[in-house]
Amino acid sequence: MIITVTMNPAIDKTLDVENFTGGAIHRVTKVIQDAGGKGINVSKTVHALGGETIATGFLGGSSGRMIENALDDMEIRHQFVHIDGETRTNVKVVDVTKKGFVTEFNEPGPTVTLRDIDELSRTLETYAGLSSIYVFSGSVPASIDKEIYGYFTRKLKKRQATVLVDASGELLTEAIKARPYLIKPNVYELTRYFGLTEDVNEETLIDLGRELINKGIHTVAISRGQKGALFLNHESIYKTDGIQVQAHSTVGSGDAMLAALAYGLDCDIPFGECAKLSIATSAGACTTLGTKPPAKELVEELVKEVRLTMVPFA
Ligand SMILES: Nc1ncnc2c1ncn2[C@@H]1O[C@H](COP(=O)(O)OP(=O)(O)OP(=O)(O)O)[C@@H](O)[C@H]1O
Ligand SMILES: O=P(O)(O)OC[C@@]1(O)O[C@H](CO)[C@@H](O)[C@@H]1O
Repeated sequence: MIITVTMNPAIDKTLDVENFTGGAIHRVTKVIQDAGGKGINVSKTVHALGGETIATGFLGGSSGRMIENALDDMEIRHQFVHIDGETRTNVKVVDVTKKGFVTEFNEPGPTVTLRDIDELSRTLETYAGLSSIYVFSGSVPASIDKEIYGYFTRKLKKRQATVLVDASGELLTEAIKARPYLIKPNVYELTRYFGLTEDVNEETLIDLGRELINKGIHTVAISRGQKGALFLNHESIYKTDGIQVQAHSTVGSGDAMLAALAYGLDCDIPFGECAKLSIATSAGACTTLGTKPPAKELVEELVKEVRLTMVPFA
């Protein structure tokens, strides 16, 4: 069972415009609303792949109710802590004249109290056990301490659970100290963690990934947008180039990748196959409107196109 934790969910409002320019008036050609936030997107994709998932985290106000209704419509189980504030709305502007070019406006999110966090903690513990896989992903509202993912990782690991984290900045730094089973940084998040700029070569990315493995993280998936990804654990390093798709919005592609990795772990899919599945799933997510997950049939087609190379240990 895959339990996703979204501490800062959002209604994703995706607007299609032509020739996006700051400071200009745009006539919106299409508007789409999705139940979003990184963990919720992971649940949507796990569900689309046929896996078992439950979405948790914090929801509030009418936006929170809309998200729960959307999850009900998709038949995705959920158990959110209801908070006093209003769940945020994030606006994504897709320039349809430039394939996949998206400008994002992400709100900070509502206040979450210590009592809300205690309630979430109790909810999470009810699912903890050897076969539970927790996914912590995305930002947290400003009222939540950046140690939160690290705190929950330690707590759930003590209950034999497997913890996956996708975060950036201080949230990621603190989570790494607790050694989650898997992390999925993109190049920006990874290089920032090491105090480097993004313009590093593949060899350096592999070295950075290995440094994290040596710190005690089992698996590191480094996503590289259109360029594909690198997958590392103690035994193997795999490299895959991205696959060509007709991208509409790349928003949520990282979540789809994480979802496939979680699903692969839950189903005991071998590491290399899991890497392929995650490339196909994330590329598939780029073709859908808004932050909708890719259909399983599309993923099954795309996976045939993924070429995996094993990188020898230096
Ligand atoms: N334009 C694209 N074409 C094909 N595949 C893509 C494209 N963009 C992203 N992907 C796939 O999605 C994966 C994740 O993308 P990326 O590295 O941008 O993650 P991310 O920064 O976490 O994404 P986000 O935060 O927008 O969800 C990539 O490794 C790749 O497999
Ligand atoms: O502000 P955060 O939590 O970092 O990111 C939030 C978000 O951009 O992430 C998802 C795409 O990955 C969207 O559904 C959502 O709006």
